[in-house]
Amino acid sequence: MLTDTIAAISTPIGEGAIGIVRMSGSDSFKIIDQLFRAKSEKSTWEDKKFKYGYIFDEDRLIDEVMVVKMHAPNTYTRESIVEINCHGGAVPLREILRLCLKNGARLADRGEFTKRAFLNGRIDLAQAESIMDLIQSKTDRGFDIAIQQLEGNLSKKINHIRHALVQLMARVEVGIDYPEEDIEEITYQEIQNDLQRTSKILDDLLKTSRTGKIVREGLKTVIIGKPNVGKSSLMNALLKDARAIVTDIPGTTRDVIEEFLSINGIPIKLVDTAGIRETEDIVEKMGVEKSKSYFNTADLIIFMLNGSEQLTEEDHVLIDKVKGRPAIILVNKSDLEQNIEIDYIKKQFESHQIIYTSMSKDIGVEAIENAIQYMIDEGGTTSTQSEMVSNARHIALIEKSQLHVNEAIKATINRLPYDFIEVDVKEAIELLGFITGDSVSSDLMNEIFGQFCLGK
Ligand SMILES: Nc1nc2c(c(=O)[nH]1)N(C=O)[C@@H](CNc1ccc(C(=O)N[C@@H](CCC(=O)O)C(=O)O)cc1)CN2
Ligand SMILES: Nc1nc2c(ncn2[C@@H]2O[C@H](COP(=O)(O)OP(=O)(O)OP(=O)(O)O)[C@@H](O)[C@H]2O)c(=O)[nH]1
Ligand SMILES: [Mg+2]
Repeated sequence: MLTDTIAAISTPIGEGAIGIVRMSGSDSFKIIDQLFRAKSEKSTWEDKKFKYGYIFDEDRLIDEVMVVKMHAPNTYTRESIVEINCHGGAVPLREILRLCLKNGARLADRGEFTKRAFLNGRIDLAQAESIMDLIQSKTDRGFDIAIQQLEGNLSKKINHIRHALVQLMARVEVGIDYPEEDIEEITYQEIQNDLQRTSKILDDLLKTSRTGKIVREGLKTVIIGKPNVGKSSLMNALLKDARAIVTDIPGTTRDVIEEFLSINGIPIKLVDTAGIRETEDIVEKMGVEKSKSYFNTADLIIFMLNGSEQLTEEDHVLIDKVKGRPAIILVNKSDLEQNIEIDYIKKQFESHQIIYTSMSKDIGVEAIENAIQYMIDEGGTTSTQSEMVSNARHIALIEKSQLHVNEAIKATINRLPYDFIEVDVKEAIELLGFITGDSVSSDLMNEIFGQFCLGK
C-alpha cells in the first residue's frame, strides 16, 4: 500500500546540532498541522519554504523547530513531504517522531523514502542503489562513480542496449510470425552483426567493473609468507604506523589483522596474516587456517620471501600456490647477506614483478605502492567513461546477459531457427531490466532497500 504516510528520523540520532524528522504521504500535512504552532500567526505556508515555530504534544512544548512542506508531486518521493528541523538531540528527535506516529503516520522501513521515489518513477533502481553508494563511499573515486550513477549515466547506457535488443527482436519476430508474407526479412548476418555489437558494448562495460568494484569495496590485498620473513613490518610500513606487533620470534602474528589504506584514491584492504606453517599451537593453528582462507579469496597477494635464507619446504608450498594468481613477489631482508636461490625464484615467477626490499632499512616500500597501483590499472580502466559498473549485482547481471547474447550469436552462426535466437535475446533483455528495475520483483526490492539506513 502506497497511500499510507511514513515517518522516520533522517539524520544521525543525538550526534548533530540539528536533526530532521521526515514524513511522506498524503496525510503528512494534516499530521504536522496537529503538532506545529507557528511563531507568527500571520505567516503562511509556501511550498518548500521554512516556517518557524514550535512542536507541541497537546499543551506540552517539545521543541523549537523549522518546518517545510513540499507538495506532491515535485518532491523526493513524488508524495507530499514534511520535514521538521529540530534540535539534534536524541530526545527531541524521538519525541517528534513519536508524535508523528501517534497522529497517524507509520514508522518507515529502511530505504522506504527512496523506495517510493523508485516506485513512483522519479528514479530507477540503479539510481536508487547509487544513493546508498554515495552515503557509503570511502574515497573520492568511489563517490564519483556513485554520483554518475545517480545522474542516470549507467541507466541510460543500459536502456540504450536494451532498446537495441528489443528492436532487433521485433525484426526477428516478423520473420517468425509472418514467414510467408512478403516483408523484407532480416538475415542471419544482420542479426549476428547486431548481436556482436551489443556483446562488445557489454564487454566494455564489464571492463570498467574490475576498477569499479575495487573503488567501491577496496582491493583485498593479503600479505603472506612463512613466519618471521617481515610481513607485519611491511604492514606497518604501508600503513606508516606501528599497527602490528613485530618481533624476531616466528609466529608473532597469530590472527589476521585488517586495515584500510588508500593509494592514489584507491582503497586497499590490507590483511597481515599469521605466517603459514605447520604448528601445534592451537591459537596459531586457527590463525593459519584463517590466513589460508584469506589467501584463497584475495584480489592481490603480496608474497614475501626471506632473501637471507635458503628456500624452505614452507616456501616451496607457497610458491606453487601463488603461481597463477595476481601477486607481487618480495625478497625481503635484502640488507643481510643473500642466500636465497634467486634464479629459481625468477624462473618460477617469470610473469610476476619481483621487488627486493628491506623493511628494517625502509627500502622498497614505494616500489611496492607503485606495483599495487600498476596491478589495479592493468586489468581495469583508467578511461573517463562515465558509466562505470561497480555494483556486484549489476556486474553479475551484465555477465549473465552477455552469456545469453553470445548464445544467440552461436545460434545465428549455426543457422538455427529464429525461435532459438529469440529465447536468448529475450532473456538478455530481461536481465538488463533487473539493473534499472524495469523488471523487478518484491524480493529484489526488499533485498536492495533493506540495505539502506533508516530514514533514507
Ligand atoms: N532536507 C533535505 N535535504 C536533502 C534531501 C532531502 O530529502 N531533504 N535529499 C534526499 O536524499 C538529498 C537531495 N535530494 C533531493 C532529490 C529530489 C528532491 C525533489 O524535491 N525533487 C523534485 C523537485 C525538484 C525541484 O524543486 O526542482 C522533483 O524531482 O520533482 C529533493 C531532494 C540531499 N539533501
Ligand atoms: N635484517 C632485517 N630484519 C628484518 C627485515 N624485515 C623484518 N625484519 C625483522 O624480522 C623479524 C620478524 O619481522 P615480522 O615483521 O614480525 O615478521 P612476520 O612475517 O610478521 O612474522 P610472523 O608474524 O611471526 O609470521 C623482526 O625482528 C623484524 O625486525 C629486514 O628487511 N631486514
Ligand atoms: Mg607478523
